[in-house]
This record gives sequence, C-alpha cells and structure tokens, in this order.
Amino acid sequence: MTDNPSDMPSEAGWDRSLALLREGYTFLPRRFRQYRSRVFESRIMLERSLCLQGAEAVRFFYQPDAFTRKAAIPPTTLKLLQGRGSVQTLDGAAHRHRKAMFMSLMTPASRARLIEVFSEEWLRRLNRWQAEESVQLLTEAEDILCRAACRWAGVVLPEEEAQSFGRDLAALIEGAGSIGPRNWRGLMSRWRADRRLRAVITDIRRSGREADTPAKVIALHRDLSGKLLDVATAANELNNILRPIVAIARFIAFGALALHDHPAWRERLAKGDDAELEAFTHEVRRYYPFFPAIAGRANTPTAFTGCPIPMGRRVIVDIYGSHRDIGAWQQPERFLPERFLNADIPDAFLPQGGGDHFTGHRCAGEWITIDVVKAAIRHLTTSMRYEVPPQDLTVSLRRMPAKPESGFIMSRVRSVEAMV
Ligand code: HEM
Repeated sequence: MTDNPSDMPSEAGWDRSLALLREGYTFLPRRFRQYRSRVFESRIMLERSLCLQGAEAVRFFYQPDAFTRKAAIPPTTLKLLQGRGSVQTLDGAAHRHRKAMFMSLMTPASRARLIEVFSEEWLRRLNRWQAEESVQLLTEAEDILCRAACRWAGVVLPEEEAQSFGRDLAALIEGAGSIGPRNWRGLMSRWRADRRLRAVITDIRRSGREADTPAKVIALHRDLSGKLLDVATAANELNNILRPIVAIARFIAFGALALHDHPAWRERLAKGDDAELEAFTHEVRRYYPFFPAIAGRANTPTAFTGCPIPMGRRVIVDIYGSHRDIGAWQQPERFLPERFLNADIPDAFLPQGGGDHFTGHRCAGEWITIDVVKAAIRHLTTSMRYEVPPQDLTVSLRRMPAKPESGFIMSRVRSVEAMV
C-alpha cells in the first residue's frame, strides 16, 4: 500500500478518457490492483486526476465541505444528470439551504405516498402483463416509475404524453455514461423534458395551486436571499427528483436478475420479513454496477495517506471497486444479502454516495430508492408469478450505465390474486 507521495503510482503519458469509456466499470479497479495501491494519479478528461478506492477514501472524500462537485464531471454528463445550477453544483450555506428543500420531500409520509402510487401503477400494469406473451421489465418499470413519480410530485401529464415523457427521462440516464448517439439522444430528451417542466413550474406559480406537492415545494422555494429560483433552475430541480426515480428501474431489473439467480432468496423473501428484504435490496445496490464513481475537486490543499492534493485537483472515488474491495467485504464477488443482516453498514458502501444526507452531497433520494426497490421485490415475490424465458442476461461491465443485456424479459405473467 502507498503511504508516501513518492510512492504514489502515476500513469504517465496520454489522457486515459478513451480507455475509461472502453473499459467502463473495470477501468479504476484494474489499475488499483495493478498498482497494489488505493490511490493513483492519471490523466482523465484532459486533466490530472487523483483516483481513490476503499473505506478510508470514502471517509476522506466525505469530510464536510472538503470537495466541491463544481466542474468535476464533463459538461455533457452534467447536462444529462443534475444540470447547471442544481443542488449538486452548490457549496456551503447555499447547498445546505437547497438540500434542506430536497430533504423536506423525503419524510416518512411523503415516501409512503410515493410507494402507494407506485404499487397502484404496478398492479394496474400487472393486469396488462397477463394479456401479453412477454414483457421487458426494465422499460416497463421505467414507465411505471415515471407515472408514479409524476403523480407523487404533482406533475399532471395527459395519458398520451406519459409514455414519451418516461422515455425521455430514461434516455437521460442511458446517455449519461457515453459519447456519440446515445449521448445525443439524451441531449434531445433533455431539451424536451426541460421545456415541459418549465411549463409546469410557470403554471404552478401562476395558478397558486393549493396542494402541497413536491413540484409546488420546488416551484415556490426561495434561495437564501429570499428570491424564487429562476424558472430554468426550478424546472431542473424538478427533473432532479423525477429522472432519478425513473433510474430506480435499473435496480429493479437487477433485483429480478438476483431473484432469478438465487431462487432460495426468492423463497425467503416471499415470507415477507422486512429486514431480509432490506438486506437483499442493499446487496443489489452493492453487487450490481450503476454509478461507477463520484468526482469532486479539493476545496483546500489537503493530503490523502501522505499524497498531497492541491486545491482544485480533481479526485475520483471508485464506487464499483470499493464495493468489491476485499479489505472491506468478505467474498465480495458473491451475492450474499446476509452480509447486511444484523451488521453495521461498512463505509465502503456508497452506491448513492457517502457522508451525511442533509449537510453533504449524499444522494437526496437514497431512502426513496430503498423503499421503491423493496416494494418492487415484494411485488415480484408475492403479487405475481412469471417465467424467465431464454435470453441474454449478461451484464457488460463495459457499458455505462450497466443493465441486464435483455432488460430482463418475463413471460406468462400471472397475478397471484387471479390465480386463487
Ligand atoms: C436510482 C438510484 C440512484 C442512484 C444510483 C443515485 C446516485 C447518486 C449519487 C452517486 C449521487 C452523488 C453523490 C455525491 O456527489 O457525493 C447522487 C446525488 C443526488 N441524488 Fe441520487 N441516486 C439515485 C436515486 C435518486 C433519487 C430517487 C433522487 C430523488 C428523488 C435522487 C436525487 C439526488 C440529488 C438531488 C442529488 C444531489 C445531492 C447533493 O448534491 O446534495 N437520487 N445520487
């Protein structure tokens, strides 16, 4: 392990961005292994960047106010994900103030309401699935989640627009980890989604709608100087709760894959033990690849295990590799939900960031994600029966964001209710 600056491995030569795109989730872990170090320097996205892995790196990176997310990721990725002027691009008091607004949408009652509409949409769709020969879970879950998210947030969509809006939000996620056509499609979707959501914000402000929906909370939020957010920023923040809810479809598809690969767990979960369901959900978020890494820039000069980090230096924390780190996990290559039963959650677990939800940049929607994945797994194990026909269920580590290749196809879907 590297403990002093002179030992820090450094990749000399050319920029490694193309290698990163080619190697996907394996880019960082491969180099940590090769250098036998939890820190190395490389030139990525045209800039010297320090790459870190493991529990100590997570604790270091998530020290309060240590790293800004400003200009830390390429503009094309930022545009498809959090967007300019979003909570993620803020720091200090301005960040905490905006983050408090997001966290006010994450109360137990608000989360329960989302799960209620999610389950209604799922069961409605289940009726339709019974008439189909087969369905693809990933795209179906994206559509269900878009409808549920809009109902929960108070974004009213005519039926004929609901599906295309869901597709646009899904295209933002699909395009974020790539260059070329997938990214361009995402940019077009971004333009359409922005236009639609700006109209929603303007309408709420004009009509002064009564119900306290998340969309209204965002539309009427005031910054620290008491001013409403400009319409584009408010629409962007509304997108920042809708799009990531649609993104949960990936964890649902991975959850279905895990049930398929581990039938003993399907039986265990059908008994409805909440602690087991939660452990299974955490293991799905650990085991399967989603966000590969988190990037930030040092707010002040600092050092990691003796390696100096000048102010402004980009630091990249490896999520996928930290989830497979043998220093933090026993048998990390195996899918073992038991590891989360009656055990503290290790610091090296950061599928949605680390640190504090309220004061740091940790994902505002982590609790919602856990709730939704649990609800979906509950439906897959108790509300329905289905077959898994032959298909390509491989998960390519070169494709970001990853997914089961076939999107997880289910056939002969039957509602348990219809069977009794
Ligand atoms: C689908 C699963 C999700 C994944 C994998 C995910 C992942 C992440 C990650 C890695 C971060 C960055 C943390 C950092 O910069 O340190 C983040 C931030 C964020 N996420 Fe999520 N997220 C998910 C779902 C959600 C949901 C459902 C919502 C809202 C309903 C949400 C809203 C946000 C917001 C607002 C931020 C910015 C927080 C800040 O900068 O303070 N995410 N998420």
